[in-house]
Amino acid sequence: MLLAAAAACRSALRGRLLHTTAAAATSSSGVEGLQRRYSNLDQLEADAKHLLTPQAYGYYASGSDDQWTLRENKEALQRYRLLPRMLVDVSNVDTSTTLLGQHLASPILFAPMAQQRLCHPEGELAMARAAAASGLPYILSTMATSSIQEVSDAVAAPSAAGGAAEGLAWDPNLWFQIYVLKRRDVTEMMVNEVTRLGYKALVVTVDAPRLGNREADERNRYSLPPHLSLKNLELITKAAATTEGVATDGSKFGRHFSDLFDQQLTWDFIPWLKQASPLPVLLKGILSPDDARRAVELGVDGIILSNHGGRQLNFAPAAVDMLPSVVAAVGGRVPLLVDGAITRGTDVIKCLALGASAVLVGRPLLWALTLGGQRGVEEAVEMLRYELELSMALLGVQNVEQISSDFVIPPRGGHLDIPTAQR
Ligand SMILES: Cc1cc2nc3c(=O)[nH]c(=O)nc-3n(C[C@H](O)[C@H](O)[C@H](O)COP(=O)(O)O)c2cc1C
Ligand SMILES: CC(C)CC(=O)C(=O)O
Repeated sequence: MLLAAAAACRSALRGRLLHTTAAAATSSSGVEGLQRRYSNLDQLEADAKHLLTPQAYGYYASGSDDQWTLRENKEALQRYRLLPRMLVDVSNVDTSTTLLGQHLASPILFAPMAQQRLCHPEGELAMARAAAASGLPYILSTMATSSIQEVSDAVAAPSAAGGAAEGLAWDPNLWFQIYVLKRRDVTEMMVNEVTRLGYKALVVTVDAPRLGNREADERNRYSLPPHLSLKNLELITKAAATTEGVATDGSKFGRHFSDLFDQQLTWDFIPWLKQASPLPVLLKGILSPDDARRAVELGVDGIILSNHGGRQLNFAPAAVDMLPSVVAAVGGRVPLLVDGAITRGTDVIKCLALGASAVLVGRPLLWALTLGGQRGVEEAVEMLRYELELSMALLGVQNVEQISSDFVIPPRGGHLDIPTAQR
C-alpha cells in the first residue's frame, strides 16, 4: 500500500517535473534556473534521481561490483590540499585554455556518456548545444541515442529553440568517442562520418573490452526503453550490429555490449586509426605509466586518465592518483586529461596542478540535463566555471597556465607506490 502510494507520488512528480524540463529545454526565460535552486553540482543528483526511473538512475549512477573505485574517485580528490599564494593581482582571472590547438572557455570537456535520451527527450542534442553555448568540447559516445549526423546538425547554428542563452558565445566543438566493434567496417564508417562532418578529435575508449559488472543493472533488469535506440549502430549499418535483444529477460545488457565490442583489440589499432583519419587521436581509460608511454610512442595525440567512473575494473585506482607517475612517463609530449568525480572548481585546479591539461565531467551533466534540459546543463557548467575562476583568484593565479605543482600538497605518505618499471 505504502509502496504503491510512493510509486504514484513519484510518477506524479516525474510527470510534473518532466514538463518543467521540456520547458527548460526550449525556453530561455520563465524557468527557475538551476543556479537559483542549487549551490553546487553535488546537489543535483538527489533531485534528478526522483525524476528518473529506478532503471535509468541505476544505470547512470552505479559503478561495478561493490563500487570501491566509484567511492575512491571522490575520496582521492579530497586527499589533496591546495597551497595559495598571496598578494597577486587577481582582478582579471582567465579560465580559458588551448588544447590540441583548440580554444576552450575553461579546461573542462563533456565526458562521453551513452544513452542521454534516457533522462531528457533531446538527450545528446541538448547536451551538445549546451557545450557549444559554453565554449567546451562535447564528446559524443558511440553508444548514443542520437546519431553522429543529428548531433552535428544540432550544433550547426544556434536556433531560437536550441541556441545559447543570452550572453553565451556559440562555439561548437564536437569530438567522437569510439568503441571499437567486432564489425571493424562499422567502426570505419563512423570514423569516416565524423571526419566528414567536421568533428575535431577521436577518443578511443580502451578500458572496456567487456562491460564491467554493474549489479544495479542486473537487479533492475535494465534495458533501453523501446522508443530509444543506439542511433549510430542503427543508422550507419542496417546490417548485424543493431540493438536488438538488449536485455529483454533479465539484464543481458552487459553481455550484449561485450558481444559487440572487439575483445581482441590490441595496440595495432592505433596505427590503423592514425592512417584512417587525419583527426587527433586520444586514448581514454589509460591508468598505467607504461601504457601511457607506449601510447605516446605509437603517436597518440593525447591521453585521458580514467577508470570509467568506477564502472569497469573495481579496485582500479583513482585517475588523479596516477597523474604524477603518468606525467613523469609522458614528459610533456602529449596533453593529459583526467576524469572521475569532478564536481568542484577546486577539483579542476587539483588535476591541473598535478599535470593535467583539462578534465572531463560526466554524471553531474546528466543530472543537470534531467533537471533543466539544455539550459540546466549550461547553468551547471557555469557554476563549475565560476567556482574555478573564484578558486583561481583565491589561489593567487591569473590564468590556467600558472597552475603548477607548487600549488598542490599531495596526501601524507605521497602518491601511490607504483612499481619502478612503471614510473
Ligand atoms: C551513464 C554513463 C555512460 C557512460 N558511457 C560511456 C561511453 O559511452 N563511452 C566512454 O568512453 N565512457 C563512458 N562513460 C564514462 C565517462 O565518460 C567518464 O569516464 C566517467 O563517467 C567519469 O566521470 P564522472 O565521475 O564525472 O561521471 C559513461 C559513464 C556514465 C556514468
Ligand atoms: C552502453 C555502454 C557500453 C556505455 C558505457 O560505457 C557505460 O555504460 O559505462
